Amino acid sequence: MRSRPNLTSFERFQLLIRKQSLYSDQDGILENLLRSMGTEEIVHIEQKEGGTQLKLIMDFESNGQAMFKPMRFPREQETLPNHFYFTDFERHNAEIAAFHLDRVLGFKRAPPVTGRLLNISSEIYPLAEGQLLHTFFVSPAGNICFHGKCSYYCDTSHAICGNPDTLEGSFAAFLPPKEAAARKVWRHPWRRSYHKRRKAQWEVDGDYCDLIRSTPPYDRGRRLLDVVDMAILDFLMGNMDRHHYETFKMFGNDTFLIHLDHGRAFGRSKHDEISILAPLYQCCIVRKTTLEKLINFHNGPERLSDALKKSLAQDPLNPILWEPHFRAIDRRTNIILKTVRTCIQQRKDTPNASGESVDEVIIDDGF
Ligand SMILES: Nc1ncnc2c1ncn2[C@@H]1O[C@H](COP(=O)(O)OP(=O)(O)OP(=O)(O)O)[C@@H](O)[C@H]1O
Ligand SMILES: [Mn+2]
Repeated sequence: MRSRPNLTSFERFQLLIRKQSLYSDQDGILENLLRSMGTEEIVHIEQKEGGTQLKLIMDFESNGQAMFKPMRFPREQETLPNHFYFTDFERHNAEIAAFHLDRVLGFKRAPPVTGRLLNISSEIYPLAEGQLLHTFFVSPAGNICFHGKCSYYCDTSHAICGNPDTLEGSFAAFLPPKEAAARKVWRHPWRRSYHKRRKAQWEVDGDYCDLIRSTPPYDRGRRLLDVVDMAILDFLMGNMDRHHYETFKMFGNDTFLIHLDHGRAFGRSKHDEISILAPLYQCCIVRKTTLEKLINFHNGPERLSDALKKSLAQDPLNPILWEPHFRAIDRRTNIILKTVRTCIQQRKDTPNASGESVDEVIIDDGF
């Protein structure tokens, strides 16, 4: 294809989305997009409607758009001990790190995200309108703050404050508008209960996967393997907040799951939440290429944490992750590999084992 210099990096990204992945490595398109989001002048700001915490839709001079999530806490602050996954604050650095982790694992299913340092006084306040504009104030410490309007954490005691007016945030490239590429929203089969006392069916039913694997679209094609890929990604970063997922309608059912919304990942570096792997250990299947990636990182010399760190070093806000999270990622890689080994052993131990136990667990579906 001939290069078309009149397209912006945002348009290029959107036009090149394929059935198999959100982007490819070719021609520096990704690098240009990340650079545009990190440097272009912002010309319009609007609050994103819906959702629980404050998000802003940022328009750039070139007409591109990004979803902005602000920094609330320093990198070392983790999920509060008495918070559930659904009351946890969102972390802008988790959005950045999740994009890089998804890319390093070769999935390319998360929209590109860059970090950026903003000046609230010159880049946000002059563009704020309506309800957002009315939430700006100067804190007792003399910092510029705002809180916007949303259904959680949008009040004076949860304000987003600059230092005194600089603010870090994450910018995620916008997917094409609904008119160009409509998306289907799916309820995640291993969705948590989002209730402080209730459990979901998959948490109490040992045969839950039998139900799912016989239910369309999980009964054929790549879908269940993609759910397991997503569980592996989520387990590595401790993301328990996967209630829904989306796909592009135009690609039908035989397409990747878009990895969206990672603001609650990387919240507990000392804790490995095994239940995130439920799709893996309940179904006992994993995509061959995904497993090979993990084995290669496990064998070295480059560990997954090294690859991630190298990738994150390109972000303007580097360092993105607190150091204990890197150790957690390598520790969790081992846990995933152990889980797969246990699956194979279980298959071998079943009375009517076919002798092909490995092929029943490790699926080569060509992706
Ligand atoms: N990069 C993007 N481009 C277009 N739409 C997006 C993008 N990222 C997210 N969205 C849409 O906005 C919705 C909210 O985004 P996100 O889930 O990140 O925020 P949230 O505050 O965690 O929302 P919720 O509370 O609903 O989970 C998503 O479900 C998705 O439909
Ligand atoms: Mn969310």
